[in-house]
Amino acid sequence: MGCISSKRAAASESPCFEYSAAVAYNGSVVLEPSSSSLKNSGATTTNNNSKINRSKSKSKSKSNSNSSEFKKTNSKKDIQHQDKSEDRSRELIQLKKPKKEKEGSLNSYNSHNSHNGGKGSGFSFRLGFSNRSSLEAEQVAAGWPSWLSAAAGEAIYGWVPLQADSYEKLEKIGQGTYSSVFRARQVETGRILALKKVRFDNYQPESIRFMAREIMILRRLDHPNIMKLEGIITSQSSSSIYLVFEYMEHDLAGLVASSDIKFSDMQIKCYMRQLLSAVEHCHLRGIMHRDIKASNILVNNDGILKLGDFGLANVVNSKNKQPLTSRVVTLWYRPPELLMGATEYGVSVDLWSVGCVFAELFLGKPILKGRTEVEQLHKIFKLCGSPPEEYWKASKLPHATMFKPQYSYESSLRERCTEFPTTAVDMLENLLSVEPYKRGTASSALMAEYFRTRPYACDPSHLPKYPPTKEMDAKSREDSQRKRPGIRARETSRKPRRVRKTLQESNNSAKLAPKEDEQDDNTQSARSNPLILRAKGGLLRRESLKPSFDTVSENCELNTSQGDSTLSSGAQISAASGFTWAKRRNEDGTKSAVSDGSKSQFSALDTNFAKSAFDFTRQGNGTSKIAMRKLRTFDTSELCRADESEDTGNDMDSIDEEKHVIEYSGPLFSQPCRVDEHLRRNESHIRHAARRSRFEREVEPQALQVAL
Ligand SMILES: Nc1ncnc2c1ncn2[C@@H]1O[C@H](COP(=O)(O)OP(=O)(O)OP(=O)(O)O)[C@@H](O)[C@H]1O
Repeated sequence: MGCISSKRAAASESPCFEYSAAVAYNGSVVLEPSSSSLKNSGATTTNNNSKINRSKSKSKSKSNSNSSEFKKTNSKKDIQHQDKSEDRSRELIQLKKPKKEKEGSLNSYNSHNSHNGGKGSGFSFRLGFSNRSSLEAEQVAAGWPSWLSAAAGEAIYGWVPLQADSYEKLEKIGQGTYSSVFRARQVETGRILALKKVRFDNYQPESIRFMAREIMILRRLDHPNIMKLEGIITSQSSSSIYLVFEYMEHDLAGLVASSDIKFSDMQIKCYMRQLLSAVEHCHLRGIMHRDIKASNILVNNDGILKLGDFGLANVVNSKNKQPLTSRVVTLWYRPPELLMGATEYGVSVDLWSVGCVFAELFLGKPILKGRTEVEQLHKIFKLCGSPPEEYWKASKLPHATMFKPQYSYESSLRERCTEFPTTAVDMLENLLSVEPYKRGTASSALMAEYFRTRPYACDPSHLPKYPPTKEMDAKSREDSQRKRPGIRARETSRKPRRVRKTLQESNNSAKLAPKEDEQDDNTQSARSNPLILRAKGGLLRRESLKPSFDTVSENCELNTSQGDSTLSSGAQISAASGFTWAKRRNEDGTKSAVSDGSKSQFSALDTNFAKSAFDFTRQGNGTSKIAMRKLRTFDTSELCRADESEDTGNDMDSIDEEKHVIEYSGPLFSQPCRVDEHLRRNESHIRHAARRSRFEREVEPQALQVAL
């Protein structure tokens, strides 16, 4: 009931409003997929839920009495196959809404759009249930945990959970902010799948609802270039959730970081066509992804690319202008309007990120690697040019005045991309337009000259087959290289994966200091920064580094520690999960270096960050400063390496040598017109800190040896 009432109040609150809209949309679109989407999904996936639903609708279930009860409570009229033909019977089979509901569904959606979400449009009405508790009871009877049904009944509507013991969990293959991803084998069929264990605190309905949003959005999308959610593993007694996906051998971050791989023009075109098709599908369905980056773009051995990780995705709602958070999209892929604090934006944020990925495919490394938000924006202006005076005059972006550079920058994109084909630079220039409306759409990009000139995109099946390559593998490779004696980290050929994560997380950390660094000079608010408090307490809750979605004020507090402790080694899992845990390790009999590597990276990151014990101190001019008390533990050399090719200059004079105080690069400008100077100082401070750190690491151990 809590959810219903919060939805009633949702006319003025974005999260629940959008949630409701998604449900209604879900009702009219996902539950009744178009024939084209059926075709798509049928060609590529087999939905395990559909199997279960189908078998349950055909006969009394042998094994799961809960599920048969679920079936019973929904009359035959309510449950039907999407199609009777043999082909279609393999499709996702969903519960069909009662007729009345069906007719009303679009109206319901529209009424939400027209800001009428509160009027008698409670969830139970729309889904045709007499009341919410009856839905919950049915879902629990179907095997769902009650906490999940209570907080996110909409997301699992019409599905039954998959059984954990039907899967054999293999090694860990990915580590995200909110999740760990495992390779797994379906016991019955031997099929290899990916299981994404989502971390959340199941005592916090809010965090469950965030996860539910990802599920609902995934269910709403159906395209060969978008990761299809095949089902959810959980049980009544379980406190965890695994999302089941098709297994993909690679992600683009891993491929790009591999020194053996250099994409040809036709391969890049092939990837870009698939990526843009995925993005087009999302946008046409009213979804913005808000976290497009190389590591969220998966590729399988058939050359098929799929966009994944919809954890930050949201529903576009052009009519209802609820403010959205600007703290989405990973820093290097984040468009300028978000860096300047936009809370009204649309799908064009994704096109900027697509532009960044496009350039990365050519360059073999990310194109805009800022260390802080202010530096990111500076790099953007240097590359893409700063917008004209009229833009600044008309801009309502919260931080536009602060970020306006003193002098305007000309675009240097063409000079930077001399080796790209001309048509590629033309498309890139559009995608990387500082002004969002100039970016065009995914559909217009797909029609760009670039795709119509030779060499044409190759067929995905003609793409080379690579050994499994993930962002995580790239990080592990880099780690082991770094650990080899005599090899200095800076000598590694391709580095930025781990560096990037470190950068992003530390940046985000700083940035998530609830914008006091950007908005005011109030030390009090800086002190109340949850991240700082956590760092002081020696515990960094990683989830907080990834922004919550929906509204600016919304805060998603998820607890990571549980996920880390149960999944750290990749070699064990709590018995409660019910998984058949693979005793066998890697093919060569060794323990998975990948999972270990990942764990150590994350632990190191957390500890380093916590140890560095940042502390804000107030400056007379209102500038926030961070005292880096333990500069040595903060691996700033990584920051420097990530960008050393561009760094010159030697301005060290404003570093407080005595206290190791470094001016924080956050955009606390007392005088907006001095932004350029501030940026220069910021860069030189970071360089100096990095040099100092490197010097101390290289010189001090020797000194120590001598002393011993
Ligand atoms: N279906 C899949 N098959 C193979 N690997 C996958 C699959 N899904 C995800 N991965 C791997 O796991 C990593 C993390 O997954 P994902 O991005 O979904 O998690 P996340 O917690 O949302 O991550 P992030 O914080 O980076 O956004 C991916 O970068 C990818 O390498």
